Amino acid sequence: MFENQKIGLVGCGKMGTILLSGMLRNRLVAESQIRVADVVKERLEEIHEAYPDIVQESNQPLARSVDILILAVKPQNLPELLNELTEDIHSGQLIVSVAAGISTRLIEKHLSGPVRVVRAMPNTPALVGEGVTALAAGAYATQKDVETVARLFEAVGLTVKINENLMDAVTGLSGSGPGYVFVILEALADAGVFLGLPRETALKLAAQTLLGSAKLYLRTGKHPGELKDMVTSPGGTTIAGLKALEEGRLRATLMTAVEAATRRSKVLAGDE
Ligand SMILES: NC(=O)C1=CN([C@@H]2O[C@H](COP(=O)(O)OP(=O)(O)OC[C@H]3O[C@@H](n4cnc5c(N)ncnc54)[C@H](OP(=O)(O)O)[C@@H]3O)[C@@H](O)[C@H]2O)C=CC1
Ligand SMILES: O=C(O)[C@@H]1CCC=N1
Repeated sequence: MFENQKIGLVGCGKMGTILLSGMLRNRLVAESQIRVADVVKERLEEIHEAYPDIVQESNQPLARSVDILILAVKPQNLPELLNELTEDIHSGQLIVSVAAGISTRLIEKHLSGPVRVVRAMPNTPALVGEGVTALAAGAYATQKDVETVARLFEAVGLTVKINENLMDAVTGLSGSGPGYVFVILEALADAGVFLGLPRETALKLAAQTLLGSAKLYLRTGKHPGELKDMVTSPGGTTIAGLKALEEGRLRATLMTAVEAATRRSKVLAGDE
């Protein structure tokens, strides 16, 4: 599908390199089709070591020469980058931004003429092909453009298409979500260690429990409440643990966390 297309990546940090390795691992594109740029020399050196045929360029020539341009710099750096690239980006290209909070409208405003922009919000499990990415089209992008970008992100996991006004909520839930899950994973393992389990065993038990529970939900499609009831024997162990979770307001805390991250995404956008 991407034969003969050149893909550019500006910003080769955590998310940029996750995407890069996913696209290459799945043979979606060849190294020779990719151009990368980053202000940090060490990041480019690491990429060169891993993928010697990827071409490295500075931002402007890269932006001029590619069909699909992926922008993976921090939201705070994106407006300045767009100003730098205003004259280089043209209407024949497809622009993909993974920046939290930054709307397609803001990106379009920095570019000259009608440019097709698709906004994406991936997450770090993409590194092992288990990410989930939400996609939304800007004013000039077509459904076909969204499909094209979906093919790219399917290399690293699931994709969902959403209306852009929900992108901050996605950012707060699944974009930031791995951060919450790793705290939960570590806390479960800490509990095991507190009760005498070796750390490695505790981590394995906790991680497989999270993975297995998520798979059980995804494969059966049963309501999480029903799956919870399946574990919970009357007068048994699970209900004792669940009561402690309710006393600790775990549900309310998680909802507040997602809400706080969503609010932060809106702040990055300058909406609040
Ligand atoms: N990490 C995550 O889990 C997720 C991140 N995102 C989004 O992905 C984007 C990147 O995040 P992440 O990978 O974590 O960030 P990183 O800081 O790891 O990567 C960004 C890279 O871009 C470089 N950079 C900054 N300005 C420029 C520029 N003008 N030209 C070229 N390169 C530049 C940075 O250099 P320097 O370090 O000097 O700034 C850095 O190497 C963000 O917008 C974030 O919101 C989305 C979903 C999940
Ligand atoms: O923390 C952040 O801002 C980025 C966006 C979503 C996940 N990480």
